[in-house]
Amino acid sequence: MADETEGLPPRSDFSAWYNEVIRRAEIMDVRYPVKGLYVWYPFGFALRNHTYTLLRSLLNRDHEETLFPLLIPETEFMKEAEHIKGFEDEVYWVTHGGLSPLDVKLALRPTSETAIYPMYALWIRSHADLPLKLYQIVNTFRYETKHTRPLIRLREITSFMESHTVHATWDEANEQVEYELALTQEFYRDLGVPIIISKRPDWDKFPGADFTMAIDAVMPDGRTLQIGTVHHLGDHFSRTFGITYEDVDGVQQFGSQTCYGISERCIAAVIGVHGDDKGLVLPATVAPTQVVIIPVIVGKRGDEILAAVKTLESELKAAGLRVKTDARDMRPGAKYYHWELHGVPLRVELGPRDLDNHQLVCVNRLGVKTIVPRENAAESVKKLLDEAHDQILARAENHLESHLMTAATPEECNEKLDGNVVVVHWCGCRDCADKLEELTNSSLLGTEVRSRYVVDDEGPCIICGKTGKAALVGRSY
Ligand SMILES: Nc1ncnc2c1ncn2[C@@H]1O[C@H](COS(=O)(=O)NC(=O)[C@@H](N)CS)[C@@H](O)[C@H]1O
Ligand SMILES: [Zn+2]
Repeated sequence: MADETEGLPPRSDFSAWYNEVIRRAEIMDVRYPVKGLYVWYPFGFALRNHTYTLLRSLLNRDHEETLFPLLIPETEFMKEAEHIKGFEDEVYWVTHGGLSPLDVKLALRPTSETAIYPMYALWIRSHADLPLKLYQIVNTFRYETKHTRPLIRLREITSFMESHTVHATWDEANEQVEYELALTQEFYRDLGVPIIISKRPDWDKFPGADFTMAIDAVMPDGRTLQIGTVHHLGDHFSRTFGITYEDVDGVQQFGSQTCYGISERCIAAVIGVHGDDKGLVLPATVAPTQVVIIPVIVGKRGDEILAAVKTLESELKAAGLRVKTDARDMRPGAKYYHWELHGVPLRVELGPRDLDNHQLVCVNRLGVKTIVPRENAAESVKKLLDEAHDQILARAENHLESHLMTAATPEECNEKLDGNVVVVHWCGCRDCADKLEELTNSSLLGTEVRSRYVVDDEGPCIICGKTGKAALVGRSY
């Protein structure tokens, strides 16, 4: 599908590198004739499915999966005032059915609160129905006016996981917020992506929420990517949609709610954070191919080698590994290039010498070479895949740690923001935030910062000098 000879742009030119890798590693095809809509290549779609299988396995511990309609009647959509304000210039409308105009126009869901909550109002009657914890993984539509980009900012979000929970009290909903944050920590640890959690400032919270906790990754160019959000909705939506339950004393109460979203940005983070000049570097947890076997055919022992490779492949597959053999008639180097571009975590070479020595030469995607005995190959390979995961996670943690700075003045902050995220102290008032954002062309991302590399302490506000708290400042996608 793509010409494999010419090299990729260096990852230091991240935007060019990213666009090339999305194409050359066959993730998404950006040539679809509608702006902000992209097509999954089969390889990219396999990566997406492994990633969402992982996410489902975590969610299914305490949620149930379901599926709501795509189209939302204007009457429901317009009910939650703040929510409308947040989405009125992003929502797509269906106005006709065939040639006849619809008497009630239908919104393409930008997110599904206004589709789900009228049904929750029908389903929830008593405290015995709570807590209700459902999620769906669907496509959603947002008429984004900022620069669209595959996996990062789409107009059709193809893989939008949205969880919507209802609880008896505000505190129980708050516990659910903490639960979803812990689940997200685990999800991104399994992807090897370090994250920073913080509370978005009030003016940046989800429309209609009490507060928003956001999960940010830091991309190689130092810009942040919001790769998840957990919102405490209080009882705003339950009052609007009449989600009430009879409590143990027989009194009608409004439910307290959370909603939680992760999109295909989680894949953009895996690609951006782990990739290198050769292309993708994929964690074995979600790599479509975890091991590629390369037969080294020299001299007259080709058939013997190929037979040995076949046996090895079926042994590794029987152990549950996702294995491919590349027996194409081409130079080994060209094969290595192809599989490195596709981020395969481990390559196993098998030539005549390895046959005679009953060994396998294993090289992981970061180039670490290990020779292992042929017997118990599956066990050795699994161990090497775990070690490879630890290596890419450590590499990503180092990158995050070295791109998190502090600054005491706007000038220092502005300087350090080039390629980094900066922690400052902020008094909490909007004017100081506006001033800082203006002086440094950045966004105040959040407070109550949770990251092992950030001290969430107090200090003089970077603008007015009053006592402030640690706040994250960055340039975002
Ligand atoms: N245009 C977009 N393209 C890709 N991902 C997006 C886009 N817009 C938002 N996202 C991702 O989707 C997540 C959830 O979106 S959200 O607006 O913050 N939250 C909601 O919609 C809530 N209803 C939770 S589901 C965001 O954290 C962000 O990571
Ligand atoms: Zn201030």
